[in-house]
Amino acid sequence: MKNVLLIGVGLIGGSIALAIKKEHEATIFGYDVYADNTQTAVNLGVIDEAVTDFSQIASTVDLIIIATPVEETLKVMKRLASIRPTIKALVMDVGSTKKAIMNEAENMAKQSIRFIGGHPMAGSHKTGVESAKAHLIENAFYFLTPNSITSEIDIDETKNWLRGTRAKFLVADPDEHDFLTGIVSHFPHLIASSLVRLAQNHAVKNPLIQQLAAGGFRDITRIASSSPKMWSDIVSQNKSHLLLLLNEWKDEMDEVIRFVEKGDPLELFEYFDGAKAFRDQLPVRLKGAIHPFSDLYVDIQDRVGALSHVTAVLAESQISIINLTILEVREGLYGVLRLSFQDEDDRDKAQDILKNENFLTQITL
Ligand SMILES: NC(=O)C1=CN([C@@H]2O[C@H](COP(=O)(O)OP(=O)(O)OC[C@H]3O[C@@H](n4cnc5c(N)ncnc54)[C@H](O)[C@@H]3O)[C@@H](O)[C@H]2O)C=CC1
Ligand SMILES: O=C(O)C(=O)Cc1ccc(O)cc1
Repeated sequence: MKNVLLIGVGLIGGSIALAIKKEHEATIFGYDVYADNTQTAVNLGVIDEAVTDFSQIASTVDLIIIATPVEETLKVMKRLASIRPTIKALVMDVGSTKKAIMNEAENMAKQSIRFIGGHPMAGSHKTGVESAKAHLIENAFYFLTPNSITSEIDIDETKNWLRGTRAKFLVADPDEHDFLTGIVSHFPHLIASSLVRLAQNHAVKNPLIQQLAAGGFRDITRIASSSPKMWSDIVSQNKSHLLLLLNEWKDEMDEVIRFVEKGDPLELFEYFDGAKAFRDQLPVRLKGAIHPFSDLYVDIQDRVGALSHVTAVLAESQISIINLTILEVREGLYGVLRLSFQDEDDRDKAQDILKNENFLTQITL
């Protein structure tokens, strides 16, 4: 029986704890600044025991996972490095940034503390252990960032501990990691939040904005509902890459201003067409795409009982719908229903069932 200490018992820490429990005989101890969170985690069976202080237990466990917001991770690492007797466990984190954390890991390396950086490229805008799932990271890329004292054996040990996540491991340099995730994750987050703030500013004078900001606006800004603490920490640690991207984006916007001012239909068409061509070939079902849930789009007629027909046939087959959104229904016309499922298995089963009931379904819009 192995012992694991989880520091930060939230969405990602909880999901990893569940994935470890699936594959290993391990007792999981959990520490969180909010004792309520560890209590909830015990009640949900995510961890085995709550601890209110990790200084004693850290020296005795086999694995330590830090799953706190990234600025807190730096503080936790310093604290772990000061514990005596010196920690023997393999230490890993799950933070969305890697450079600052791996710099701090070098200080731990001086005491021969084995630290491997980690970042699962999947998750959700939700937070908290209540939303943790063993399969949250399944099929997603999972960055690992070794440091100067990391051995192949440590990397194998890391992958072995995390095998229950069913993630696809990718070893990377911390700065390269921050650059890549800056482009596909951190920068889009800044843009999503700025779009919301733009609408919010207008909504002060025009309350109708709030009612109109549905559909596409909600889709493009979903991630703006994530944890503000988590994202302010990420932006602080990936400042240099993000500032470069913000300046590039300003140039891009200047270009857009020129197109719009000029109003040349061909230039405008080409701008949208170029973006569409790249967007359309991005992975959807492929392994590694950030996909919090698996979606299915169902054409549905605007008539009494159409919606309950869909939900009833899926309920009969014990398939649970995680989320349901009506994207567009105009009187007398077809609308589109977006159903979100726990995973691709459920989504594929739902698609077969709905096809048998003569519904038109598709995996992308
Ligand atoms: N949410 C997501 O989709 C993803 C998040 N991450 C990273 O995972 C880490 C955790 O994020 P989530 O699980 O989403 O957040 P969360 O808010 O669900 O969980 C974080 C937990 O850490 C606790 N915490 C905060 N400061 C602490 C401290 N000093 N000591 C002990 N516990 C502390 C909080 O009370 C909370 O329970 C972050 O570093 C984030 O960048 C990585 C991949 C995806
Ligand atoms: O909700 C989403 O779509 C996400 O993008 C989740 C996410 C948030 C932070 C990460 O570092 C990785 C993935």
